[in-house]
Amino acid sequence: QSTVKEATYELLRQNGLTTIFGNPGSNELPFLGEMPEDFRYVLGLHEGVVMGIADGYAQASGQAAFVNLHAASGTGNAMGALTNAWYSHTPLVISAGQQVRSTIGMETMLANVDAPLLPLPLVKYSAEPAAPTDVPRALGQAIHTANQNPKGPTYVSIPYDDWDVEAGPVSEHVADRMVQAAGAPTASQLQHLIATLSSANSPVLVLGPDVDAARANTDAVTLAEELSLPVWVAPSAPRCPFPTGHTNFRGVLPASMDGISALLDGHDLIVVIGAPVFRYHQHEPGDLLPAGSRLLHITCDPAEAARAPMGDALVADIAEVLRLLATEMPAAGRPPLSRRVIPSAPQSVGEALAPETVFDVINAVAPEDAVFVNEATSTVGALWDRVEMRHPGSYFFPASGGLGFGMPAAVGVQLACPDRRVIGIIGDGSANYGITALWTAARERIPTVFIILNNGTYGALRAFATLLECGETPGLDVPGIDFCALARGYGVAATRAPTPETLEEELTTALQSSSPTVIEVFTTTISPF
Ligand SMILES: Cc1ncc(Cn2c(C)c(CCOP(=O)(O)OP(=O)(O)O)sc2=O)c(N)n1
Ligand SMILES: [Ca+2]
Repeated sequence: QSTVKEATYELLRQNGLTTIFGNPGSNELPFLGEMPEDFRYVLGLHEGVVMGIADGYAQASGQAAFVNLHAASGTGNAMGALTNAWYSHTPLVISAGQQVRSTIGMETMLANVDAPLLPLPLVKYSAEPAAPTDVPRALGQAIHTANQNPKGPTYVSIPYDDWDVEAGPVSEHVADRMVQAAGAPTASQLQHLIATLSSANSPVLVLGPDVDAARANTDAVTLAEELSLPVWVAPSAPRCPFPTGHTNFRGVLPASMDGISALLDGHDLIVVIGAPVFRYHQHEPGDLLPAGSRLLHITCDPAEAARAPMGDALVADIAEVLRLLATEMPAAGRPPLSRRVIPSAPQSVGEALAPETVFDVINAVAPEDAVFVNEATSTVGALWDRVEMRHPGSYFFPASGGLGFGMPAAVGVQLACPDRRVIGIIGDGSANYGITALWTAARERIPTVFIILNNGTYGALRAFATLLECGETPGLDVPGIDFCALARGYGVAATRAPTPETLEEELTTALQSSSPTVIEVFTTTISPF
């Protein structure tokens, strides 16, 4: 007869969840003790870092990731990271240790009171099983819920005296289950899509993160070329769904109603695939759609379809829809488009390099299949303009803008993709939210390269303070942080690059190293608007 612990490890093994991303407390030790040989534990020094590493790992691998956190305090520390994982549809199975079952009501030390309420609304499923024998089945429900479209985080709180209880007959079936979903459009839905696209005079394609998550980028290219139409990336982009050097690529839409309508004016059909409609950020009220335009939304998420303020929507499997459109769409016969022109970089000022210059150097040195994890918030547009991204899984940004994702996710992505080089591009402000990820990178010998853009300020907030006409605003400067000293303190080699030439040398060296590196660059501050 298996124990709950043995049944749980077998369930995790059968579902490929043999890496545990975690930070332990006493509640978790009975589960972790004597961990089976075929499991790996990746320790993060703060639960936000644990979640960021797991999020990056899951998004880059395309598989769910298993997380083990400490009770309420560990879950609370993870909530910021959950805001990102929720909106990036990241499949995470989060377990949290709970006090001994019979003492929870007394609110003993480390009791996670009303545990399933704590992570809401940022998980798809949240439970504390009513009996020890239900733990394996509840974890199975968490795994299969996390993996169903729209994928997302799930949470199970487990009292630590459950583990050595006999699992009982139910658990024998739980590990063997396979849960799959269909999602192709019906023949008539497909025909309607094709007819709508064919009859449009000037259609435009807007692609979102779920196209990249479905690895459907190549089918999106085929469709764009068949229709010879411009391709934009949906605003507040957490992933890159289309090769940015393609002649049809036009950039990332601004995250404002007025900005989007102005840019798409003249297109009689706007087709949005794999993104919410839309993730506005700066509030610039305007027409939701340009005059004479209609919007067609294709999403894997019923909630995205239901809450959109305009357009028609089809909920379906993104990979299937794009595969069918790429193969069935007749050519539109329109002339081919020409590649957009990017202006040259401005002059650098003394030791502070223009971010555009930094990105031009990164673009020149990085391998053609490099992966960029970005968390420098005032230079997002400049990065998209100057750093070419060619393949699926080439770009990750916190999907809710919740900082503390960048450095941990850059570790998780590199762990998931040992054959590609991962470059974290991190603002000096953002770096502080997840900087202990450097310790995990050093200890696990994960060779992420972190480039820290140090402009001594929260640049994006300075721009927002101006946009929102806030006047003089406190709390926007972060001067005097020595990231090289901090990096070395966590065991990571670090160097400063005062010129484009030294940045080129240092980045080339770092990309050949088998251990992580921090490169600090002083930059000027630019506005994202
Ligand atoms: C967890 C968390 N805290 C605070 C913020 C607010 N915030 C902050 C603090 C930003 C500035 C980040 O500064 P940076 O140095 O990383 O990058 P830039 O200087 O390029 O803006 S952007 C932004 O939305 C946030 N998004 N997430
Ligand atoms: Ca900054």
